[in-house]
Amino acid sequence: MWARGSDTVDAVNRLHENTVYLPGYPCPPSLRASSDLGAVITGSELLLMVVPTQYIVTTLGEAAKLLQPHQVMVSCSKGISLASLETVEELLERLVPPEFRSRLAYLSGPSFAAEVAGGQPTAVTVAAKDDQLAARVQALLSNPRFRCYRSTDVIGVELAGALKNVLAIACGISDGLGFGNNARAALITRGLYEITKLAVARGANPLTMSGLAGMGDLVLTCTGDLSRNRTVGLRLGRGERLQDIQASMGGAVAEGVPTAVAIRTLARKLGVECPIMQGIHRVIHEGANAQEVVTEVMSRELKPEVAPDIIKGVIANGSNTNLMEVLAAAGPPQTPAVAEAPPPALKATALEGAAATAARNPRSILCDGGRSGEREDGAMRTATVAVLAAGAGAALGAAVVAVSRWRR
Ligand SMILES: NC(=O)C1=CN([C@@H]2O[C@H](COP(=O)(O)OP(=O)(O)OC[C@H]3O[C@@H](n4cnc5c(N)ncnc54)[C@H](O)[C@@H]3O)[C@@H](O)[C@H]2O)C=CC1
Ligand SMILES: O=C(CO)COP(=O)(O)O
Repeated sequence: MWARGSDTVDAVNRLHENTVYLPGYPCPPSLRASSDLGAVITGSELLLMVVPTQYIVTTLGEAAKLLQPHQVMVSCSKGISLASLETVEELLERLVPPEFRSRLAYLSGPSFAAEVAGGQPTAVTVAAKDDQLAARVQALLSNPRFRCYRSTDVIGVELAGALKNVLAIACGISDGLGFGNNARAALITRGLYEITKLAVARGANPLTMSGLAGMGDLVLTCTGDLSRNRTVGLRLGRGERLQDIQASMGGAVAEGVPTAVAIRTLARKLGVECPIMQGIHRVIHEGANAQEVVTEVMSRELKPEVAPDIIKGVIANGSNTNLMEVLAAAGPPQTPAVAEAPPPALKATALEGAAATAARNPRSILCDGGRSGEREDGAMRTATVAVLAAGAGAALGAAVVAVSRWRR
């Protein structure tokens, strides 16, 4: 193992424990640490590269030229370069000798280091452009406690792993502000949509986003308190300053902090709308008030859940023929009902229809009285809202009514 600091090298060699970055988890006695990068690179067949993204170029630098085609390098870093907006794949392909490019693989997925070190069951994705290389790394790294799946969608796996860190900060902020489970679930879901849009725009397979590197790692880091990114968000939400939080982390990294900057620029370049990620950038890097950003993001123009241009992107980039056929047959998504609110003249008819439906179902409750609508040429066009609900779901209806009153 190569380590930058002599204290880490000493701790691993003498105490057989990484007391600096992973205390409490013994290392195998056969593991030797060294700060001689050249010697570690030339003496190994399979190299795991786990340097934080912003330091890859300065750390690997000239040593990358030592890599030989009989070796394999697997990157486990999750980020985007702030300096160049490159993914780790693009950084490494630039640094290594041309004949080594086909020897690069990427490991990503829900895998807190402490749980892996503690032997907890873990599943991850190993991606390489060459399926045979991915299969070889998969076989080498898998064991009954660590199961690797393989993929050839390198850009998808890379972007999913990098972008989930920004969303983990967002979920931390939400929880730190005292928002509830609904807010966290909305952030995860709409965040995954933003990740998917960006990744598809870069040529990723959309199905990768529902896999271990996408949904898997997103759920882990947005909900698991072992996440450094989520912890940074929690502390921000409770009112601490980013500089103070980072200064107290003992050198540990939260990749989402620089990735939030990189992704804002990348999203603009790709022309992809990412309101949540942009909002997070404003909170952590521009000092915006998190409560106000949440209100702004929630009050944006109402829109379909899935934009028609995403469907086109899926069709262009998806490798699953069946999915493409299904999506093509489905056509563009329907505009949500609120945009189709009936004009005032239809008010009575809409209410009568709802009441008739309620009468047919003895378990339903008709909660009337709210009015909702959309703003049109400066005037509010309204329609009666009738909420049909049974049990706890009725509370949702009440909330919808309250929101529509507030909007007016
Ligand atoms: N810790 C985890 O659970 C997981 C981390 N990763 C990824 O692994 C990568 C590394 O993260 P961790 O090992 O967790 O880091 P860490 O937060 O445990 O430790 C910080 C690391 O950054 C290095 N570092 C600090 N300043 C540096 C500099 N100027 N130049 C070079 N290196 C410097 C330190 O030597 C140390 O190795 C990140 O991209 C992270 O997203 C991926 C999966 C799981
Ligand atoms: O990527 C991780 C687990 O899969 C680690 O997340 P954090 O960097 O937020 O701790």
